[in-house]
Amino acid sequence: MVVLDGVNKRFGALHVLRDIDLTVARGEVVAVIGPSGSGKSTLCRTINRLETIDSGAITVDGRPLPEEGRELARLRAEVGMVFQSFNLFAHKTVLENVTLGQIKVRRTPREKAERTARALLDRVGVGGQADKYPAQLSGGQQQRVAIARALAMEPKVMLFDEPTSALDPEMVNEVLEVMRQLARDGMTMIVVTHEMGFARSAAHRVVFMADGRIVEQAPPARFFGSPRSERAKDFLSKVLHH
Ligand SMILES: Nc1ncnc2c1ncn2[C@@H]1O[C@H](COP(=O)(O)OP(=O)(O)OP(=O)(O)O)[C@@H](O)[C@H]1O
Repeated sequence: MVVLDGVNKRFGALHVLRDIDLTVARGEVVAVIGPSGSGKSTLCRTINRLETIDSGAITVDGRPLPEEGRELARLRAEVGMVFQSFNLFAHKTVLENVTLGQIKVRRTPREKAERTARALLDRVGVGGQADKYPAQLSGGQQQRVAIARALAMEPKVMLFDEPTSALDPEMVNEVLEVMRQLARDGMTMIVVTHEMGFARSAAHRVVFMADGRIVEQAPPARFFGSPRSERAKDFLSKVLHH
């Protein structure tokens, strides 16, 4: 469903992604973890073309990434993305934030878009906030709205780039719980995260990156139980407290 084949990416002299091969199956939940600066966000951003690649190929459902224009807008709709910093439109209500893509990109009639949006806002637990503006919501609520907004486009895959890193600790779980539910519903998900508990309990596979490479990948029980590479052992000894 999502396939990266020999992907390389440089920022000037910095070789950020090195020969990345990764296949994510339909319904699979992949947690991408690793030290800061290892290329996790960049990997995520290449999949919906927020970053171009220097070599290699990326396909979603067998189709290569379009260069630009309407095709790119369609791809971005198919590949939902949730960022660290919610990125909601401040001057639009919660409901408008969720309906905007459906109306503009999908050409869905407003009434239908609003019905879908309200159902999605209910699903992520912020149904009562539809007429508020983002600034009136907590960070956790805003991030759940951002998830609903991505879901409104009926994506084939959801990318999460450190979705809880900007949240106060007490709001982390409410967002992770929405993500867990999505995973249980069978959504294909690629999740860049520092939340080892989530990677351990919700992911089907952990992809460990260091210095732009996928160093190791395995089901969470194997990865956390007996990491094979020195890099992974070192990383886990720093991030796990026991
Ligand atoms: N637009 C850019 N221009 C130049 N360098 C960049 C750009 N984006 C990222 N980098 C660099 O590429 C490297 C990988 O960054 P990336 O954000 O992908 O890492 P990461 O593993 O997600 O890190 P973190 O966990 O800290 O978010 C870093 O050294 C970063 O400074």
